[in-house]
Amino acid sequence: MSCDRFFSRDLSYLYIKTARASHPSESPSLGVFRPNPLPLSQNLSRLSKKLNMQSSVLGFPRIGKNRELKKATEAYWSGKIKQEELLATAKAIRAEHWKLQKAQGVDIVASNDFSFYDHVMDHSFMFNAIPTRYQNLGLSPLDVYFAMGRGRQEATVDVPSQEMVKWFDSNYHFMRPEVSDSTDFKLNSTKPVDEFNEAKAAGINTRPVLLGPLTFLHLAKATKDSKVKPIALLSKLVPVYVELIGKLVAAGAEWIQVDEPILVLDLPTEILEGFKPAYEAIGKAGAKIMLATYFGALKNNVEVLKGLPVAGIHADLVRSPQNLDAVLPILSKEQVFSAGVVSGRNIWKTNFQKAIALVEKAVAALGKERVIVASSSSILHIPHTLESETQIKPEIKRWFAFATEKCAELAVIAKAVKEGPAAVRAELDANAADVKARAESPITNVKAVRDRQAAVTPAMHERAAPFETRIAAQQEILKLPLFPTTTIGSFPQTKEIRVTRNKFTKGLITEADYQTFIEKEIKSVVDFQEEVGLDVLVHGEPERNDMVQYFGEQMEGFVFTLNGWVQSYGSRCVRPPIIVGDVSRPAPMTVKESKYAQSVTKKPMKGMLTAPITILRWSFPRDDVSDSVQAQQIALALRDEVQDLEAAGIRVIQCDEPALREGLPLRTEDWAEYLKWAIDAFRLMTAGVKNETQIHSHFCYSDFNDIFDSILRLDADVISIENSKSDMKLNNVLSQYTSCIGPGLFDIHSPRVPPVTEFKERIDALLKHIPKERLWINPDCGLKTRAWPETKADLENMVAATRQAREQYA
Ligand code: MET
Ligand SMILES: [Zn+2]
Repeated sequence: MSCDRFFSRDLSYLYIKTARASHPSESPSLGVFRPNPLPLSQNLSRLSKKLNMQSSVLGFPRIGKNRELKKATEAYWSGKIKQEELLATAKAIRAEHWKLQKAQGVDIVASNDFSFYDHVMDHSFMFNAIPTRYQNLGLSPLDVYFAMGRGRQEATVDVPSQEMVKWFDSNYHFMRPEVSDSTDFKLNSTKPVDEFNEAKAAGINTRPVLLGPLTFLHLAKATKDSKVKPIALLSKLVPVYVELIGKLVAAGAEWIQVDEPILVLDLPTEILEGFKPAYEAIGKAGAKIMLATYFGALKNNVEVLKGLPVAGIHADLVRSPQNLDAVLPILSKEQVFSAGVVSGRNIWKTNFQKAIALVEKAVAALGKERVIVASSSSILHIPHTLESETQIKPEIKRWFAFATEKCAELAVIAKAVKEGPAAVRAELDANAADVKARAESPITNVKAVRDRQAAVTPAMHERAAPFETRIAAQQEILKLPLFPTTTIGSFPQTKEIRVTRNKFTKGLITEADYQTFIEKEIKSVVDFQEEVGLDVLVHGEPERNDMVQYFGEQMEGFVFTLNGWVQSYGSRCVRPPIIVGDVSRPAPMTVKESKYAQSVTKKPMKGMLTAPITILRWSFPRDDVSDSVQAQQIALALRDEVQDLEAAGIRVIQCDEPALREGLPLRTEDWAEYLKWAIDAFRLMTAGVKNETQIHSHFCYSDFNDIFDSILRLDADVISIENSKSDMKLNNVLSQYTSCIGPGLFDIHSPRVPPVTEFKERIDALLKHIPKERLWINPDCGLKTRAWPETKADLENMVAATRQAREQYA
């Protein structure tokens, strides 16, 4: 049921202003709205006197110390609280975060970094880039906004959400803006102004942050019915920025942070050429613009920054210390440099000595008045505070700094440069001791692990024989029918499973009782698969909380947080494991369950493992050794697991690598190197088995078209790959795949059950691209989020269609 009728419509947090409702006196025209009395240069010199080694945070996590925002938002969605309560919670969270940052000593604090769902979507909404499907649904503005983020299904309304896309190479996801020739860009909400005023009322003068117009349009796509290139709309969009910045200036904002993270990507000329006209217009709006880039190296893109009428430039010196040498020479005499020396992306304590050296280099070139000490990016990507992590051993905890602690670090670094090291001697000494302790800790350098890495040979990455030989040997043993059917691993994680696992974790039931429970679950999932008539069975993964955490908890080198949540998308948060040391596997991790599952069926049981890149990408990685070294350590640990499964009689082993695609570097010139070590890690994990053992791999969550040749290079015997949602768009590359392949036949995210005819049509379509002896039949991904009734119906229909196909194509 819709709860809209309960909401008062005059709450203006996400205030939609219709064209007619706007006051004539408020309607701005380009460049004349609230003209700034001083020319920019004068503004800057006035400002320069005030600036002296200030510290700055580009944006703070929004979800709240204990995920208060998530809880309130979900309560609102389910009708448990009203809009007023949600807005009040959000307001309290913002105030708390501003005060917290100030209390830690941060000078420049952002506003408008808050979002109910996603900051990119906030801009779509604010600029009136609201696709027509969300309009005229009779929803409140806030519900229109949420419908864009999560879709809306009820009796009279059925709209899907906007497309969700990964935010650069982070684990945050944004909603992709949609624009067309008819998008009527205008100021649709006053969110940045409202939040600026809100902070001001709380006594805090903030620097509002906006996503820049080039980034907004580069990340946007044209609506289905429009052929427009989003960048062609730049001249229509920029006046809205000018109007908005004018309003912020009128409210008292002096500086505005405008984020253009796309400057670390390979960019087409038309995007690069847009910077000059856009910022020439924006520069006249009366504010001092801090143009912020982050997440990587600017490289040649630095050229477009030269001569832009902005008051400052921010660059990420954590991801790319070279940015310092790139940016310093292009700054004009008055421009300020914001040095991003404290990571917004990882949880490691900043090495003060290194950070201070970078800042001092900037100061030597520019003077203290023109340097700001900043977080490398928004610190959105880090958990709120280390304070709650009471269970992490103190000797490891001292290596970490979460969001709150990063704020304090910024203040110390700024003070060290401003007043000299003596002013913060105790902090510097403590930091140096922590850094040293980590470097010297036995867990960061385990001889056995390093020796094993040194002994890795090229031959360890090669299967004994080529695919054709292997598949024949496998078929001898497995005797699978044409079009073998299987699933991807997990079966519905019922409430009973989760409750029992929790009880076990809390010590409320014995290990023996838990084991009995898990075996009962496995047995019933195996029986179910036999009844449905699947060919290669799985044990269902009832013992796993999460496909990465489950393995991390059983390996050396990982630690886990109690409350280290970070926003993944919307209200969804994840709690990534932290890789703290060299990784190894003290004992088998999955053998007991797989062996038991195999013991209760004559059909082949598929062992189920998460592969190295996915474990690495879905954790916080170390920053003291490279990703490739970490991936190799994980691969060696998993290699042992693969061989133990084989020794235990498991003939088919699936190694899930859904994050392979998302690990791709931001710049294409870096792809080859990444793919080399990532593929090597997979091969190191899997290549030690006999020809008779069948290696499967699984891919989902991304569009794999552009790395399909790399998937081939994994040399797996069978791959399953998400396909159904993408309108079977993989079909064209499928024919290139030379091993067996199971493109997903149904979308596991939807409760909809495709009829047998639809399954059969999909199989027919796939057979146009894939030779029949190589086609496998399976869903898109694991079934753990589904309920049993639809799972049963889906699989029954899938098997029925397969049987028809077998008759037809035998
Ligand atoms: C995100 S991929 C998930 C694969 C895993 N084996 C599962 O079935 O849940
Ligand atoms: Zn999957």
